[in-house]
Amino acid sequence: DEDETLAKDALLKFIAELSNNNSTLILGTNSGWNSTSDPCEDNWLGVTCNAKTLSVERIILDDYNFYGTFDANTICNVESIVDTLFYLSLKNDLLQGKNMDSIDKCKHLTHLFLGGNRFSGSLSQSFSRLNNLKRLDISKNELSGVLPDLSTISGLMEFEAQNNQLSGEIPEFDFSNFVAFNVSFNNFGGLIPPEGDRFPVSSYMDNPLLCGAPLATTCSSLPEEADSDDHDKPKRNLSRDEILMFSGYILIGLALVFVILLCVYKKRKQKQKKKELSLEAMKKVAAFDHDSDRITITSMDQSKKGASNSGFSSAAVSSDESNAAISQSLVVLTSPEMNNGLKFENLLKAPAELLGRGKHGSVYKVMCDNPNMTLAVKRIKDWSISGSEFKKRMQKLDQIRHPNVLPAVAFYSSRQEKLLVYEYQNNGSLLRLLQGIHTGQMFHWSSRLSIAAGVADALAFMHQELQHDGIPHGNLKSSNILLNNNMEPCISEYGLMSSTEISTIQNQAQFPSSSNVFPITDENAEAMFKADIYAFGVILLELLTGKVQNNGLDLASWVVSVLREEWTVEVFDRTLIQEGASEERMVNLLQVAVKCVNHSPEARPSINQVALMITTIRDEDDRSIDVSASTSTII
Ligand SMILES: Nc1ncnc2c1ncn2[C@@H]1O[C@H](COP(=O)(O)OP(=O)(O)OP(=O)(O)O)[C@@H](O)[C@H]1O
Repeated sequence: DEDETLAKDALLKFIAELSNNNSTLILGTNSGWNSTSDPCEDNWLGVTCNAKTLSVERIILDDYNFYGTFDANTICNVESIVDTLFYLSLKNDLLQGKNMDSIDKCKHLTHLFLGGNRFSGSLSQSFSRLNNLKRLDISKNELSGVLPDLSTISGLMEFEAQNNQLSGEIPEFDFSNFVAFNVSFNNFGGLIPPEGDRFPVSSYMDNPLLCGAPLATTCSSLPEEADSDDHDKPKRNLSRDEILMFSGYILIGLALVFVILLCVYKKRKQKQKKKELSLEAMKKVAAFDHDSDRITITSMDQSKKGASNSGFSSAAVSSDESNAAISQSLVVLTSPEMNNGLKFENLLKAPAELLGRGKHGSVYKVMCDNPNMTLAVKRIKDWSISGSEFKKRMQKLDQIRHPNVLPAVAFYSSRQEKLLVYEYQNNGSLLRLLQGIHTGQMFHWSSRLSIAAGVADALAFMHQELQHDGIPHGNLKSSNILLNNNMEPCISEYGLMSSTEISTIQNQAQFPSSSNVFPITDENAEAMFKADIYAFGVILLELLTGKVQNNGLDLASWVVSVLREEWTVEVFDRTLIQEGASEERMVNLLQVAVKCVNHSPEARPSINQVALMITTIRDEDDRSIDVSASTSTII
C-alpha cells in the first residue's frame, strides 16, 4: 500500500546517499536493496522487520565504509518508518551527517550507533530530544563544540563519545543507570559530574582540562581564569606540592624503565650470542655483493679463507658436535623424491643463492646433488613456537595434501632456527607475473581468473581440513602463490605463522583503527581464518587492478576510494580492458574482492562461498569463449 511504497522509497534514498549510489557494489547484488523487492518480505540486508506488521524495526549497516552521507531527512520524515524504527546502527561507515536536526523525528529510537564516521561540527540539539534513547554512540567522529544537554534523556544507559574534539563540560548525567560511558580523547573541561567516578580513568583520559574523580587531576590544580589574589596563593602552593609529587613518580617511573631496558638489553645480547653460535654451526653467511647489486651466499669458511667462488662448499661442513646435532634433527617428510636421502650436510654443501628476505625470514635456492633437485629453503627468524609444537604442526600439515598447495619436503628446528625445505618452483610467483605487466608482459584475463579459482579452491580445501586444528595460512600474498610446471597456482608457506604473529598482523592490516592486541582464543580462531579471506581479497584486487599491495599502497582502501567517487572502471588494469575482457565478469569478481576485504571479519564471506562465486564467474567466462569460438568458426 501507500505507506509501504513511501517506506521503500525512503529506504532506497537513504541507501543511495549512504553509498553514493554504489549500494549494489558495496552490499552485493543479493542484498535485496532495489525497487523491485520489498524490504521486509525480501529480507533486505541489514533491515529487520516486525514479523506481524511487516514494518521496519532495525537498520544495521555496520562496517561498510560507505563514505557517503547519512541524511536524517530520508528516513526520519517518513511516518511509517519512524513509528517502528527503534534501532539504527551505522558504525564504521565513514559517513558525513546531513539534516541531523531532523534526528529527533525518529522519536522511537532506543539505540543509535554512529561511531566510526565523519560527522563534524557540533552535535545537533535535536539529539537531546530523543527521549527514548538508551544507548548512544557518537565515538570516533570529527565532532567538536559543546554537547547538547543529553542529561535530559532519563533512560540513557550508554554514552560513547570518545575520539572526537568535543569541548565544554560533560552534561550532568544521572550515572546510576549507566552501564557504559566514555568521553576520552576529547577537549572536555571542568569538573566530572557526581558519580562519574563509577567509570574508570580510561573513560575520561586525554581531556587536558577535565578534573575531579576518577582523574588524578584535582580541579584546583588546573590553571584558573582571573580569580582573586587571595585565592591564588594557596592554590599555587598546592600545585607546587603536586608538581613535586608527580616529579617523584616520574623519577621512579624512569628508574623502572631503565631497569627493564637493561634486562631486555642483556637478554637480547644473550640471544644474539646464541644465534651467532648457531649460525656458525650452519657455516653460512649471506654476503651482499654491493658492487654488482647482486646477493650471493658464501660459506663462512670460504669467506674467511678468501675463496672466490660463491655457494655452499664441502669445506663448509665440519664434523663438529653442532653439525652432528643439526643433521640428526632434519626431519624429512614423506616425499618419494626424498627417499634417496636428504641430509642436512647435503643442504650445506650445495651451492645456494638468496632469493629474498621477507618479514619472517629469508629464502635460499639450493641446488642439491644428492638427491638431485633444486630446493627452496626458508629460514624463519624469531618464531617463538616450541620445537615440539612446530614438529606437530609440520606433521599435521604434511597429512593435508592438495595439488595446488606446495608441501614442505623437510624441516629442521632448533631454538634459534626453523628451516623449511620446499621444492623450488621454476616458474616464479604470482607477484612476478603482476610485476611483469608493467614491463609489457601479457597476463591474460582467463589466466588471472583460473589462478583466482585455483587458489580459492585450494584454500577452501585447506580451511576445511585445518579448521579444527586452528591453522590458517596466516601470510597469504602474491609472493606466496607460486606457479608449478603446468603454470598452475600453488599456495606456498601454508601455516607457517604462529597465532601471536597472526594477531599482530590482523591488528595492523585488518583493524587499522584498533590499538589493542587481539587476544587469540578459541572464539576468535574463526577470525584468523577470516584474515586469510581478507588477504585473498587483496590478491583478487591485485589480479583486477594489476597493482601490487605493498608498504606504500593499501590496495583495499585505494579501490574503495575510487569506487566511492562513482561506479567506475577506473580500478581495472588497463591491459584487461584493452584485451577485451568481459567488464561484467570483472565487476562480478570485484564484488567478490570487495566483500573479502570488508573491515569487519564477520561480514566477510566464507572461503567456500568465495570459491563458488569465482568458479561460477570462471565457468561463465569459459562458456563465452566457447560460444565466441563456435560463432567465429560458423562465420
Ligand atoms: N619454493 C619456491 N620456489 C621458488 N621460489 C620461491 C619458493 N619459495 C619462495 N620463493 C620466492 O622467494 C622469494 C622470497 O620468499 P619469502 O617468503 O622470503 O618472501 P616474502 O613472501 O616476500 O616474505 P615473507 O613470506 O617472509 O613475508 C619470493 O619471491 C618467493 O616467491
